Amino acid sequence: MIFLVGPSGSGKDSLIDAARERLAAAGVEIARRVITRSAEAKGEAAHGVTPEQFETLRVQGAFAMHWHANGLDYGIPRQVDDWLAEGRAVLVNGSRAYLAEARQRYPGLLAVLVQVRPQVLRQRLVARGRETAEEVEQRLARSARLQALPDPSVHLLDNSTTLEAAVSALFGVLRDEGVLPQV
Ligand SMILES: Nc1ncnc2c1ncn2[C@@H]1O[C@H](COP(=O)(O)OP(=O)(O)O)[C@@H](O)[C@H]1O
Ligand SMILES: O=P(O)(O)OC[C@H]1O[C@H](OP(=O)(O)OP(=O)(O)O)[C@H](O)[C@@H]1O
Repeated sequence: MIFLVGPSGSGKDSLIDAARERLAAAGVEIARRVITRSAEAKGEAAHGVTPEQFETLRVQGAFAMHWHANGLDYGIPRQVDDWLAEGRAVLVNGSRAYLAEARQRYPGLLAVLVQVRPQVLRQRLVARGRETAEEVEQRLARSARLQALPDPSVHLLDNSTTLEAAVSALFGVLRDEGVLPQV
């Protein structure tokens, strides 16, 4: 279980997209999140549902993990447990606030924290144009709050420069941690 976390706007979705083909070629599965956000929301390879649909799925046991953040519900489909049972590596676009709980559920979890310099983060959230100015400020405030929780078991991955550099760094972590073979 590779749990990719980081502030909203740090580039988790972009990184996953940029690495998608190489991850697939390496046999790493990518979980498709279920989010109570409209399906047409920009830049989101996720399944958009209404809060009512989300609750129905949750009660049905459709999620291996789920959390609430930024006024939204996020669910990770139960399918990830089938992949793990088959011995496959699974990459999840996760949550910093949910990390401790995720680690309890998946003791071998590999946590990777995507970081960008604060001024870059603000620029990217504004440029992404998905949230209102107020929502951007709320996300920056949440990031500052969660930043105060250092965890030495988390691998830091800088995405302040190019996505290519961040993809290389991600594969470096996966090789160092034995998820992928050393080349
Ligand atoms: N290395 C990068 N260089 C330039 N822009 C980036 C980079 N990584 C992400 N972005 C842009 O920053 C914004 C936020 O990225 P996104 O992947 O949506 O972040 P997250 O999924 O962590 O919220 C997007 O508009 C994306 O295109
Ligand atoms: O506890 P946190 O680390 O703050 O994370 C809370 C949620 O916020 C992020 O999603 P967001 O709605 O921002 O989607 P995004 O990944 O597309 O930005 C992240 O992917 C988590 O699902």
